[in-house]
Amino acid sequence: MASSSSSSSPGFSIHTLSFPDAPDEPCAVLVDNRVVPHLPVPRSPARPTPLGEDGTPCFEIRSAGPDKGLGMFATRHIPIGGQILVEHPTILTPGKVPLPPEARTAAYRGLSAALPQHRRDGLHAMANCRGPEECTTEEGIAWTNALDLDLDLPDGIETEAREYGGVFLLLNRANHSCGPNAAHKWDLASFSTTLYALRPIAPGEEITIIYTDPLQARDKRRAHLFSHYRFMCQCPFCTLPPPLIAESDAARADLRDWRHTRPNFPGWATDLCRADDFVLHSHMEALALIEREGLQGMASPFVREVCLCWAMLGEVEQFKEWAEKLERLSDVRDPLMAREVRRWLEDPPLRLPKWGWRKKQRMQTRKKAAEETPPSPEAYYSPLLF
Ligand SMILES: C[S@@+](CC[C@H](N)C(=O)[O-])C[C@H]1O[C@@H](n2cnc3c(N)ncnc32)[C@H](O)[C@@H]1O
Repeated sequence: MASSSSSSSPGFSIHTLSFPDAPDEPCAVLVDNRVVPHLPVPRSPARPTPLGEDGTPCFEIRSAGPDKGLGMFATRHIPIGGQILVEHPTILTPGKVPLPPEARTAAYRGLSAALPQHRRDGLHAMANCRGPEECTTEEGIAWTNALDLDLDLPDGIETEAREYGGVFLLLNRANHSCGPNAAHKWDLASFSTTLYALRPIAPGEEITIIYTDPLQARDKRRAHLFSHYRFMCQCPFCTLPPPLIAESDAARADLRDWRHTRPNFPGWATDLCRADDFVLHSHMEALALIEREGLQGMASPFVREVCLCWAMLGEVEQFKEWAEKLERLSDVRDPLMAREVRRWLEDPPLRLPKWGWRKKQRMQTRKKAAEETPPSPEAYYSPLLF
């Protein structure tokens, strides 16, 4: 990636980054000068967006209805964990630009001016939920679209200079749902974000992501979305009949605290007094709620522990079924986990150190009990009371 400084405002400067895998698609960066020496250099090219047999991606951008503007729609079946799109950002802006209005306007104008014409046109066609009385077009576009990107800045850099957001010409066409069917994962090494499916997506279905904390109650989610993005969420979870909204709010609150209030795997794993399905039962309940609320993005830790439960119980078939699910869920989000799961699957009893531990312990306890001489029936009752 080449980095060149093109102009600057006090305390901030503008750089353009170009990528070896997409030399015509540079990214313009507005950056706090304290961060300039730490601007990352990608170590690897981005993975290409997967194409189908006909050479087209698995999505299209088209109208999502009168109140939603454009949206992203599946053009063919996308499996769980399937990659939808891999993209570099067009602009990168700080979370806060504490400059006086004129300098701020100049900084944002300079940012779009640093792009080649076709990228600038693309940027200016993005949604902007802010009016001209509030900010420049470029800043409004950043507010409406920017996704948090972690630049892995060193600890010494102050908090207000650490937060950056990127605008993506395609990915940012994905609208919001409180039960999204897709999520995105930033990769600093290639300076790209991958959009992937959280559950199977049918052809024609809208591809949605989450813009707010999905575990908040519906009114709080809606208030946040309205104040930040200026729309009243009409997703299927926000438009349930009132009694079902109360149920959905309760389920989400339950899920938020689940791991602190319900049976936990590490405790169960060493405690033979607990039933063998103590954690399995509770995690299945959580996964059913996750499914009902469309929150598959938070399933992985539960699925991982379900796998480990089956491993400790030495149940090969159930273990494999859940490990395959975990592999699909982790493929983009946590490639190290996906690799580990693939290793588990090669030979579960050999690869998982605690394989069948609970089963063995139970068998030993039973064997020991059987070896002990049973007490005589008289020990249990006395035929005569006096
Ligand atoms: C990041 S953009 C999403 C793409 C946008 N629809 C477009 O035409 O480019 C965010 C804006 O899209 C609209 N939007 C996103 N999700 C929505 C939803 N669930 N309901 C209504 N409008 C939505 C809002 O206007 C929001 O400010």
